Amino acid sequence: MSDILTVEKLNKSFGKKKVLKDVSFNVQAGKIVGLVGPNGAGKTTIMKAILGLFEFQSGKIVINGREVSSVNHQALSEVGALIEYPGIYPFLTGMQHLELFADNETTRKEDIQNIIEKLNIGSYINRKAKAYSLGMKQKLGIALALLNKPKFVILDEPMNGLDPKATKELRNLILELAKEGTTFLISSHILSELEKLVDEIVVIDNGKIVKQTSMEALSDSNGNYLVLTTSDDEKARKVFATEGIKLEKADQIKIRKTSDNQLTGLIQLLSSHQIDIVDVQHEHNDLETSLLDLLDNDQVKE
Ligand SMILES: Nc1ncnc2c1ncn2[C@@H]1O[C@H](COP(=O)(O)OP(=O)(O)OP(=O)(O)O)[C@@H](O)[C@H]1O
Repeated sequence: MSDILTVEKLNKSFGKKKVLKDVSFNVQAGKIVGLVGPNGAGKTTIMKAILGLFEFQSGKIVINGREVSSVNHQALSEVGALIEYPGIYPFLTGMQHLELFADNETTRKEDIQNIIEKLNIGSYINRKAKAYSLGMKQKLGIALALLNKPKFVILDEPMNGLDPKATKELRNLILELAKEGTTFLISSHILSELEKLVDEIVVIDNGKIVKQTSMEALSDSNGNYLVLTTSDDEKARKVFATEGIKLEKADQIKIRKTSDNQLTGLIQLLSSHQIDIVDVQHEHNDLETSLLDLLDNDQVKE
Protein backbone atom coordinates (compact mmCIF):
# COMPACT_ATOMS: atom_id res chain seq x y z
CA MET A 1 0.00 0.00 0.00
CA SER A 2 1.34 3.46 -0.83
CA ASP A 3 2.12 6.13 1.72
CA ILE A 4 -0.12 9.18 1.86
CA LEU A 5 2.28 10.83 4.33
CA THR A 6 5.98 10.45 4.97
CA VAL A 7 7.83 12.43 7.58
CA GLU A 8 11.61 12.12 7.37
CA LYS A 9 14.11 13.24 9.98
CA LEU A 10 12.07 16.24 11.02
CA ASN A 11 13.77 18.63 13.44
CA LYS A 12 12.02 21.57 15.03
CA SER A 13 13.19 23.92 17.76
CA PHE A 14 11.41 26.78 19.46
CA GLY A 15 14.28 29.10 20.38
CA LYS A 16 16.88 26.89 22.05
CA LYS A 17 14.41 24.13 22.89
CA LYS A 18 14.55 21.13 20.54
CA VAL A 19 10.98 19.92 20.33
CA LEU A 20 11.18 17.40 17.46
CA LYS A 21 14.32 15.30 17.10
CA ASP A 22 14.81 13.39 13.82
CA VAL A 23 11.13 12.45 13.71
CA SER A 24 10.40 9.90 10.97
CA PHE A 25 7.23 7.93 10.36
CA ASN A 26 4.79 7.15 7.58
CA VAL A 27 1.04 6.82 7.13
CA GLN A 28 -0.27 4.38 4.54
CA ALA A 29 -3.27 5.38 2.46
CA GLY A 30 -6.56 4.13 3.91
CA LYS A 31 -5.22 3.54 7.44
CA ILE A 32 -6.24 5.11 10.72
CA VAL A 33 -3.05 5.96 12.59
CA GLY A 34 -2.93 7.11 16.21
CA LEU A 35 -0.25 9.53 17.37
CA VAL A 36 0.23 9.04 21.10
CA GLY A 37 2.61 10.16 23.80
CA PRO A 38 2.81 12.09 27.07
CA ASN A 39 1.95 15.78 27.46
CA GLY A 40 4.47 17.98 25.71
CA ALA A 41 5.92 15.07 23.66
CA GLY A 42 5.48 16.96 20.39
CA LYS A 43 2.25 15.60 18.88
CA THR A 44 0.62 18.95 18.09
CA THR A 45 3.93 20.29 16.81
CA ILE A 46 4.20 17.38 14.34
CA MET A 47 0.64 17.95 13.15
CA LYS A 48 1.22 21.68 12.71
CA ALA A 49 4.43 20.98 10.76
CA ILE A 50 2.55 18.60 8.46
CA LEU A 51 0.02 21.36 7.84
CA GLY A 52 2.80 23.78 6.89
CA LEU A 53 1.96 26.09 9.79
CA PHE A 54 5.57 26.93 10.59
CA GLU A 55 9.12 26.53 9.38
CA PHE A 56 11.20 23.66 10.64
CA GLN A 57 15.00 23.43 10.91
CA SER A 58 15.48 20.29 8.81
CA GLY A 59 13.69 17.25 7.46
CA LYS A 60 11.11 16.50 4.83
CA ILE A 61 7.32 16.13 4.81
CA VAL A 62 5.65 14.59 1.76
CA ILE A 63 1.88 14.24 1.27
CA ASN A 64 0.75 12.18 -1.69
CA GLY A 65 4.10 12.60 -3.40
CA ARG A 66 4.25 16.38 -2.92
CA GLU A 67 6.51 18.13 -0.44
CA VAL A 68 4.95 20.40 2.19
CA SER A 69 6.63 23.34 3.86
CA SER A 70 5.60 26.65 5.40
CA VAL A 71 5.70 28.17 1.90
CA ASN A 72 4.44 25.20 -0.10
CA HIS A 73 0.86 24.25 0.68
CA GLN A 74 -0.33 22.73 -2.59
CA ALA A 75 -0.40 19.18 -1.23
CA LEU A 76 -2.72 20.35 1.54
CA SER A 77 -5.66 20.89 -0.79
CA GLU A 78 -6.82 17.34 -0.06
CA VAL A 79 -6.18 17.49 3.68
CA GLY A 80 -8.76 18.27 6.38
CA ALA A 81 -7.64 19.16 9.89
CA LEU A 82 -8.69 20.04 13.38
CA ILE A 83 -5.78 21.26 15.48
CA GLU A 84 -5.97 22.40 19.10
CA TYR A 85 -8.93 24.76 19.38
CA PRO A 86 -11.29 24.91 16.44
CA GLY A 87 -11.03 28.33 14.79
CA ILE A 88 -14.62 29.44 15.15
CA TYR A 89 -16.14 32.89 14.63
CA PRO A 90 -18.45 33.68 17.57
CA PHE A 91 -20.88 35.85 15.59
CA LEU A 92 -21.50 33.38 12.79
CA THR A 93 -23.89 30.45 13.08
CA GLY A 94 -22.66 26.89 12.63
CA MET A 95 -24.39 26.78 9.26
CA GLN A 96 -22.64 29.97 8.14
CA HIS A 97 -19.32 28.36 9.07
CA LEU A 98 -20.12 25.30 6.98
CA GLU A 99 -21.21 27.46 4.03
CA LEU A 100 -18.09 29.59 4.36
CA PHE A 101 -15.72 26.61 4.47
CA ALA A 102 -17.49 24.56 1.82
CA ASP A 103 -15.46 24.08 -1.29
CA ASN A 104 -18.09 25.54 -3.61
CA GLU A 105 -17.19 23.67 -6.73
CA THR A 106 -17.46 20.24 -5.25
CA THR A 107 -19.42 20.60 -2.04
CA ARG A 108 -23.12 20.52 -2.51
CA LYS A 109 -25.85 21.33 -0.01
CA GLU A 110 -26.27 17.58 0.51
CA ASP A 111 -22.72 17.30 1.84
CA ILE A 112 -23.48 19.97 4.44
CA GLN A 113 -26.72 18.23 5.42
CA ASN A 114 -24.96 14.90 5.50
CA ILE A 115 -22.24 16.01 7.91
CA ILE A 116 -24.83 17.79 10.11
CA GLU A 117 -26.76 14.53 10.38
CA LYS A 118 -23.74 12.31 10.90
CA LEU A 119 -22.45 14.47 13.75
CA ASN A 120 -25.92 15.16 15.11
CA ILE A 121 -25.46 18.94 15.23
CA GLY A 122 -28.73 19.96 13.53
CA SER A 123 -30.48 21.20 16.68
CA TYR A 124 -28.09 24.12 17.14
CA ILE A 125 -26.52 24.61 13.71
CA ASN A 126 -28.52 27.82 13.11
CA ARG A 127 -27.50 29.37 16.44
CA LYS A 128 -24.54 31.75 16.74
CA ALA A 129 -21.35 29.93 17.75
CA LYS A 130 -20.75 32.26 20.73
CA ALA A 131 -23.52 30.34 22.51
CA TYR A 132 -21.92 26.93 21.85
CA SER A 133 -20.50 24.74 24.62
CA LEU A 134 -16.98 23.27 24.30
CA GLY A 135 -18.35 20.00 22.89
CA MET A 136 -20.62 21.81 20.41
CA LYS A 137 -17.65 23.86 19.13
CA GLN A 138 -15.57 20.71 18.90
CA LYS A 139 -18.23 18.98 16.80
CA LEU A 140 -18.48 22.00 14.50
CA GLY A 141 -14.66 21.94 14.16
CA ILE A 142 -14.80 18.26 13.20
CA ALA A 143 -17.62 18.96 10.72
CA LEU A 144 -15.46 21.64 9.10
CA ALA A 145 -12.47 19.28 8.89
CA LEU A 146 -14.54 16.58 7.16
CA LEU A 147 -16.87 18.72 5.08
CA ASN A 148 -14.96 18.78 1.80
CA LYS A 149 -14.38 15.01 1.86
CA PRO A 150 -10.60 15.25 2.19
CA LYS A 151 -8.50 12.17 1.38
CA PHE A 152 -6.36 12.68 4.46
CA VAL A 153 -7.67 13.97 7.80
CA ILE A 154 -5.56 15.14 10.74
CA LEU A 155 -7.37 15.38 14.08
CA ASP A 156 -5.69 16.61 17.26
CA GLU A 157 -7.59 15.37 20.33
CA PRO A 158 -10.92 15.13 18.47
CA MET A 159 -12.76 13.62 21.45
CA ASN A 160 -12.01 16.67 23.62
CA GLY A 161 -15.19 17.81 25.31
CA LEU A 162 -17.40 15.18 23.63
CA ASP A 163 -19.92 13.21 25.69
CA PRO A 164 -20.04 9.39 25.33
CA LYS A 165 -22.81 9.48 22.70
CA ALA A 166 -21.00 12.08 20.58
CA THR A 167 -17.75 10.13 20.99
CA LYS A 168 -19.44 7.02 19.64
CA GLU A 169 -20.99 8.94 16.73
CA LEU A 170 -17.59 10.36 15.84
CA ARG A 171 -15.98 6.92 16.08
CA ASN A 172 -18.59 5.44 13.74
CA LEU A 173 -18.16 8.30 11.29
CA ILE A 174 -14.36 7.92 11.23
CA LEU A 175 -14.66 4.15 10.72
CA GLU A 176 -17.20 4.66 7.94
CA LEU A 177 -15.00 7.22 6.16
CA ALA A 178 -11.93 4.99 6.57
CA LYS A 179 -13.83 2.13 4.94
CA GLU A 180 -14.49 4.41 1.98
CA GLY A 181 -10.74 5.11 1.73
CA THR A 182 -10.12 8.21 3.87
CA THR A 183 -6.83 8.18 5.77
CA PHE A 184 -6.64 9.51 9.35
CA LEU A 185 -3.88 10.67 11.67
CA ILE A 186 -5.41 11.14 15.12
CA SER A 187 -3.89 12.14 18.44
CA SER A 188 -5.73 11.38 21.63
CA HIS A 189 -5.13 10.84 25.31
CA ILE A 190 -8.29 8.75 25.50
CA LEU A 191 -6.49 5.52 24.73
CA SER A 192 -9.51 3.30 25.38
CA GLU A 193 -11.24 5.17 22.57
CA LEU A 194 -8.24 5.28 20.25
CA GLU A 195 -7.87 1.53 20.65
CA LYS A 196 -11.29 1.01 19.06
CA LEU A 197 -10.28 3.06 16.04
CA VAL A 198 -6.71 2.76 14.95
CA ASP A 199 -4.87 0.27 12.75
CA GLU A 200 -1.46 1.56 13.77
CA ILE A 201 0.10 3.72 16.42
CA VAL A 202 3.08 6.02 16.36
CA VAL A 203 4.46 6.61 19.85
CA ILE A 204 6.38 9.81 20.57
CA ASP A 205 8.17 10.72 23.77
CA ASN A 206 10.22 13.82 24.39
CA GLY A 207 10.34 14.74 20.70
CA LYS A 208 11.50 11.33 19.47
CA ILE A 209 9.57 8.50 17.85
CA VAL A 210 9.74 5.56 20.22
CA LYS A 211 7.83 3.11 18.06
CA GLN A 212 5.58 2.73 15.04
CA THR A 213 3.60 -0.47 15.14
CA SER A 214 0.34 -2.06 14.13
CA MET A 215 -2.15 -2.49 16.96
CA GLU A 216 -2.05 -6.23 16.38
CA ALA A 217 1.71 -6.44 16.76
CA LEU A 218 1.60 -4.22 19.84
CA SER A 219 -0.89 -6.38 21.66
CA ASP A 220 0.80 -9.62 20.53
CA SER A 221 4.28 -8.57 21.58
CA ASN A 222 3.31 -6.76 24.71
CA GLY A 223 0.05 -7.83 26.02
CA ASN A 224 -0.79 -11.49 26.57
CA TYR A 225 -0.49 -13.18 29.94
CA LEU A 226 -1.51 -16.40 31.65
CA VAL A 227 -2.72 -16.00 35.23
CA LEU A 228 -2.71 -19.33 37.08
CA THR A 229 -4.41 -20.43 40.28
CA THR A 230 -2.87 -23.64 41.59
CA SER A 231 -3.45 -26.12 44.39
CA ASP A 232 -0.29 -24.74 46.07
CA ASP A 233 0.72 -21.26 44.84
CA GLU A 234 3.64 -21.00 47.27
CA LYS A 235 5.19 -24.20 45.98
CA ALA A 236 4.43 -23.23 42.36
CA ARG A 237 6.34 -19.96 42.86
CA LYS A 238 9.39 -21.88 44.05
CA VAL A 239 9.19 -24.25 41.06
CA PHE A 240 9.02 -21.33 38.63
CA ALA A 241 11.90 -19.55 40.39
CA THR A 242 14.06 -22.69 40.11
CA GLU A 243 13.17 -23.05 36.42
CA GLY A 244 13.93 -19.35 35.75
CA ILE A 245 10.34 -18.59 34.74
CA LYS A 246 9.61 -14.95 35.53
CA LEU A 247 6.40 -13.99 37.32
CA GLU A 248 5.06 -10.57 36.35
CA LYS A 249 3.45 -9.76 39.71
CA ALA A 250 4.23 -10.41 43.34
CA ASP A 251 0.67 -11.28 44.34
CA GLN A 252 -0.32 -13.37 41.29
CA ILE A 253 1.11 -16.24 39.29
CA LYS A 254 1.14 -14.19 36.12
CA ILE A 255 3.36 -15.28 33.24
CA ARG A 256 3.94 -13.49 29.95
CA LYS A 257 2.57 -15.57 27.09
CA THR A 258 5.23 -16.40 24.55
CA SER A 259 3.74 -19.29 22.58
CA ASP A 260 0.51 -21.20 22.04
CA ASN A 261 1.75 -24.45 23.59
CA GLN A 262 3.27 -22.76 26.64
CA LEU A 263 0.34 -23.70 28.88
CA THR A 264 0.85 -27.40 28.18
CA GLY A 265 4.48 -27.08 29.30
CA LEU A 266 3.45 -25.25 32.48
CA ILE A 267 0.86 -27.92 33.33
CA GLN A 268 3.44 -30.68 32.82
CA LEU A 269 6.01 -28.84 34.91
CA LEU A 270 3.64 -28.25 37.82
CA SER A 271 2.12 -31.73 37.75
CA SER A 272 5.62 -33.24 37.88
CA HIS A 273 5.81 -31.46 41.28
CA GLN A 274 2.33 -32.69 42.27
CA ILE A 275 0.78 -29.26 41.86
CA ASP A 276 -2.59 -28.97 40.10
CA ILE A 277 -3.71 -25.98 38.04
CA VAL A 278 -7.14 -25.01 39.37
CA ASP A 279 -7.85 -22.07 37.07
CA VAL A 280 -6.27 -20.30 34.08
CA GLN A 281 -7.16 -16.77 33.02
CA HIS A 282 -5.95 -15.25 29.78
CA GLU A 283 -5.20 -11.55 30.31
CA HIS A 284 -4.73 -9.09 27.52
CA ASN A 285 -3.09 -5.69 27.96
CA ASP A 286 -5.13 -2.76 26.77
CA LEU A 287 -3.46 0.03 24.81
CA GLU A 288 -2.94 2.08 27.96
CA THR A 289 -1.00 -0.68 29.74
CA SER A 290 0.99 -1.56 26.62
CA LEU A 291 1.85 2.08 26.10
CA LEU A 292 2.91 2.66 29.69
CA ASP A 293 5.12 -0.46 29.47
CA LEU A 294 6.60 0.82 26.24
CA LEU A 295 7.31 4.28 27.62
CA ASP A 296 8.85 2.74 30.77
CA ASN A 297 11.11 0.48 28.73
CA ASP A 298 12.13 2.95 26.01
CA GLN A 299 12.21 6.11 28.07
CA VAL A 300 13.80 8.88 26.04
CA LYS A 301 16.25 10.95 28.02
CA GLU A 302 16.97 14.63 27.35
N1 LIG B 1 4.98 28.10 19.98
C1 LIG B 1 5.77 27.48 20.85
N2 LIG B 1 6.80 28.13 21.45
C2 LIG B 1 7.61 27.52 22.31
N3 LIG B 1 7.49 26.22 22.69
C3 LIG B 1 6.49 25.52 22.16
C4 LIG B 1 5.57 26.12 21.22
N4 LIG B 1 4.68 25.17 20.86
C5 LIG B 1 5.01 24.04 21.54
N5 LIG B 1 6.09 24.26 22.32
C6 LIG B 1 6.76 23.25 23.17
O1 LIG B 1 6.96 22.10 22.39
C7 LIG B 1 6.80 20.93 23.17
C8 LIG B 1 5.81 20.02 22.47
O2 LIG B 1 4.52 20.62 22.48
P1 LIG B 1 3.27 19.96 21.78
O3 LIG B 1 2.14 20.91 21.95
O4 LIG B 1 3.65 19.56 20.41
O5 LIG B 1 3.08 18.66 22.67
P2 LIG B 1 1.87 17.61 22.67
O6 LIG B 1 2.52 16.26 22.54
O7 LIG B 1 0.87 17.99 21.65
O8 LIG B 1 1.32 17.79 24.14
P3 LIG B 1 -0.17 17.64 24.77
O9 LIG B 1 -0.43 16.19 24.83
O10 LIG B 1 0.01 18.25 26.12
O11 LIG B 1 -1.10 18.40 23.87
C9 LIG B 1 6.38 21.39 24.57
O12 LIG B 1 7.51 21.40 25.38
C10 LIG B 1 5.88 22.81 24.33
O13 LIG B 1 6.10 23.59 25.46
